[in-house]
Parts: sequence; C-alpha cells; structure tokens
Amino acid sequence: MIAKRVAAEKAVELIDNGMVVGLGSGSTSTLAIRKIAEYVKNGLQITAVASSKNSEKLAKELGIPIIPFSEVKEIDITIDGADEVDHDMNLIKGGGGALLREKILAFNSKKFVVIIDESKLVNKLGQFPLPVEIVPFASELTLKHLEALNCKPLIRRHNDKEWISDNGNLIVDCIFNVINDPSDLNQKIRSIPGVVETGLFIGMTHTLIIGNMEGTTRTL
Ligand SMILES: O=C(CO)[C@H](O)[C@H](O)COP(=O)(O)O
Repeated sequence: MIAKRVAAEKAVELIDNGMVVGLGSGSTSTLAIRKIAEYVKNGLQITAVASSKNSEKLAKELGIPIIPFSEVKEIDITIDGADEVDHDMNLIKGGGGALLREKILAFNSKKFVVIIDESKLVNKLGQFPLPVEIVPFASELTLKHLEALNCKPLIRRHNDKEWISDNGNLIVDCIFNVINDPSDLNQKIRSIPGVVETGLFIGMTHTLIIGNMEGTTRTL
C-alpha cells in the first residue's frame, strides 16, 4: 500500500489552483482522491470529473467539487492507476471495470498521469486479463469474435450474476497471456461490432509515477 500511496501523493502535487481534474478509479486512484480532498480542505480550488460512480461518490463525500461530463470542455490533468504498464507506457486498464469512462477522461486530458506500484511494470502486456466492454445484445457472437483473436474470453461475474458496468454494459476479461502488438490488437478488437471499448491504453500516458516499498517514487 505504501508504494501506491507515495505514487498517488506525488501525482497530486502536480495539481494547481483553477484546474479541472480527472479522477481515476481503483485503489491507487482512491488514495489520490483522498489526498486531493486534503488539499481542497486546505484551500486548493479545483473542479473534478470522475471516471466511475464509486470515485464520484467518494469525491463528493470528501468535499471535492464534482462537475458532470456535460460541463467539461477540457481536463487539465487526469490521475489514474493501471493494471499493467509496458516499456512504452502502454497500459492495460479496467480491472475495476471503469475502462470506458477512464479512456474518455484520458483522451480529453492535457496531461494523463498514471500512478502505479512497481509490481505493475511488465516486459509485455497480457498476463493480466484484458478487460473489454461490450454491449449485452448478441454477446455470444461478440465473444466468438474475441475468441478468434486467440484469447479465452470470460464474461465478468459478481455474486453469481453478470457484472454490469456504470454504462449498462458487460465486461469481458480476455486471457491472452502475451500481447505482442498491443496497438494492432486494440484496433482488431475495436473493429468487432458489439465492442464498446478495450482496456488497452496505447500512447496515451504522458507521465508515469512508480512507487516502491521503500516509500520513494520514480517519474517517467
Ligand atoms: O483501471 C482501473 C479500474 O478500471 C484501475 O486503475 C486499475 O484496475 C488499477 O487498480 P488498482 O489501483 O486498485 O491496482
């Protein structure tokens, strides 16, 4: 936890007065949200937009001013975690199922800052099952096309039911083991009708902050 915390706190130092801030999702982002709330209590003036209902609820409870997506023109900085990061700072995200909103935030941000502990660094993406958001309609056919890309696709379940995203969709966790060409795979998956978005974030990371167990950080 200390590795995630120091990475989160280092990222929050990049926030200035007047900024529109994108809030990520997951345990590392939660630590960032808690730190942002401390700054807000001490006078930092920002508005924020959240990438999940959970993050929005937490931010509101902690007193961070939240605006809806409809009021967002541009985001100055988004701070978010990741499940895997390769040497080119490409990511697998969506372990928490918030990949679509997270990608919209990242795409619309002047600066996309990724915060991780060093266990998330990998030589090649794919050990972590790739989350893919799909519409529930004709999910069997969409799964068949995902399987044809050499993965084992599993619809995410919770409490014996299909898990539903904040957008009313299903999440499929695709076990690839190794992804040799993340950009090509991203395009192939996105071309399947029924797929809404993938958890592959290619060339989107501006800054990567890596925390370690000694309580120090490295910024790339
Ligand atoms: O993409 C995400 C949620 O959709 C998270 O950022 C990712 O799963 C990392 O989570 P954590 O910080 O808990 O390790």
